[in-house]
Amino acid sequence: MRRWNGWGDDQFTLDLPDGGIAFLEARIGSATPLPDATLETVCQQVPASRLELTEPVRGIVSTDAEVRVRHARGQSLPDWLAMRSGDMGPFPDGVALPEDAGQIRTLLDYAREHSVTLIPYGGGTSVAGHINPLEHSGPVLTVSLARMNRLIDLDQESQVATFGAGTPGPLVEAQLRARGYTLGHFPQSFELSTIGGWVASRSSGQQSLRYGRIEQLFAGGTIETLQGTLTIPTVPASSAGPDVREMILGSEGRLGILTDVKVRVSPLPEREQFHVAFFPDWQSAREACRMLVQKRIQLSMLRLSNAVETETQLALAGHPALIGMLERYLRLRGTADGKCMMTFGVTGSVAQCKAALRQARRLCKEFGGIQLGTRMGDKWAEKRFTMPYLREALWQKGYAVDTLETATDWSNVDSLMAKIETNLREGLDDPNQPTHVFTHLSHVYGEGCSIYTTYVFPVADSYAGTLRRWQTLKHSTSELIVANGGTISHQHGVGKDHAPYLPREKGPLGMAAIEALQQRFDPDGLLNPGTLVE
Ligand SMILES: Cc1cc2nc3c(=O)[nH]c(=O)nc-3n(C[C@H](O)[C@H](O)[C@H](O)COP(=O)(O)OP(=O)(O)OC[C@H]3O[C@@H](n4cnc5c(N)ncnc54)[C@H](O)[C@@H]3O)c2cc1C
Repeated sequence: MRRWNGWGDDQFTLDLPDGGIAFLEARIGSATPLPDATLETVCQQVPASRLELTEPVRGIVSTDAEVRVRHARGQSLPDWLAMRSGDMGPFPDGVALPEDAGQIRTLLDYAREHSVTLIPYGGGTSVAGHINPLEHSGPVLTVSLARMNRLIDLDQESQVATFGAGTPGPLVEAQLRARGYTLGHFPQSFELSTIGGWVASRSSGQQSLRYGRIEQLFAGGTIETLQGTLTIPTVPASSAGPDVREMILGSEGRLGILTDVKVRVSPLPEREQFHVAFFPDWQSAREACRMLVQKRIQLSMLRLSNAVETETQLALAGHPALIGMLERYLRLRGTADGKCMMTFGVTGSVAQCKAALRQARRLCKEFGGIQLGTRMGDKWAEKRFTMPYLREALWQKGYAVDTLETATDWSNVDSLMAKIETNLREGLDDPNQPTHVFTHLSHVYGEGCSIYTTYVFPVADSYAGTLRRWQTLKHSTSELIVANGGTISHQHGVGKDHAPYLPREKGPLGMAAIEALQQRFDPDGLLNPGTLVE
């Protein structure tokens, strides 16, 4: 069963390897875990539902306390602290589980007639407060798309698939793979996030270099809105004015509820391999990375860890004997302290993979890269969707983990990364509150790349103190990002946590246009208020 207060399946745990805690203690000191609230105590706090349910809505809505608890928060660090402390904040008054677009229309009509707030809910994997009910609002009904989870149609000639908007990653791929296709969209939250959520929050998958972000994959679909049904037909490309698809991408549940999503799929590749190379320092690694993408070498993913992330990953990889051998080999080849690890993928026909690998190897060599073959790359692929479970293991030892991400042009990457890391390291302004900070570049483009920074810190002696540490770091770093040429989010979206920083990025006219669009679809502000636009 899904964990009610953390990530993933409660039957699965990922332990920290031997030496993992010693590594963290050496950097940020020891930590004392905070006590976890139980599901039972949290359920006892759930107030009576304020919904006046009438038929046919009554049949679609649950007001059960546990169901409401399980849909109250996402996966951000404040969400995590709320669930762990039991101080959950507001709960939805009910959770609707519609089975089709007709039932969603019924819910929209009910919301308008009874002034009920609706929060569309995909997999609830938001890390920016997208799906949390606001304090002091009227009745709130969360609309889970979980029952709309099927492949509805596959046009094999055009390679366009239609899915129910609530289909989660594993079901998207399983249903396509059974027919010889893949969507190729693999966010790290793949296990739980949904195709509708990906569109609504402009998600990016780990192999976006080959398959594109969700913006390139989203071909059209249907959105039920308070003003009627919006149908976006599929066409391969169009010069017919502004693109309605773009309006829905990143709309974060503010304009309507996606019911079916049409996506561009690809035949399953003949071959897929992930390789690892080590570079002697950041400058050579980053230049190799930029050249690989700007020379358009046909890789399917490219991820570059900076020196601290490389050191951390090797320390937390387990298998100390093997890692020791690797370190000795790299040192013999002149790559020791300050080394940076690059992971890259080749995907396609055997001939395409061979050609891309040959070109990538030649280029990496020019920048001093040492190639290690596929063994470490295979490990990365094997663990790529289970890494979020480490958060639980760290929490049990008293460490909180969060990530911050942005994207910027290549000419600004080093400067912005250094500023973000310095601010997270020094932002608490107290030597007794250290943070361990490391970064990778995960999504690369000709113009620039995303910067994805992880920070780990010991929890304070109370939940409130821990939340304050997070607020201080999150606020000052978000300010810094938008003031220094980064986007407030490359892939996690805006939600409520990033909404205060959006006006800086979009400007007054841009914000006015976004607000006017939201008003046009939802003049009474019934759909997911506070998300995207404050
Ligand atoms: C461990 C972890 C790893 C992550 N890794 C990545 C990553 O690699 N790449 C990435 O892009 N993101 C990542 N995320 C963030 C998150 O998974 C994405 O934002 C994802 O797209 C959210 O999908 P969801 O189905 O869970 O949506 P939810 O969290 O349920 O909702 C997100 C937003 O979309 C709206 N929404 C959802 N479904 C619909 C619908 N049918 N119609 C209208 N609006 C809807 C909601 O109202 C909300 O505003 C990660 C999150 C976690 C916790």
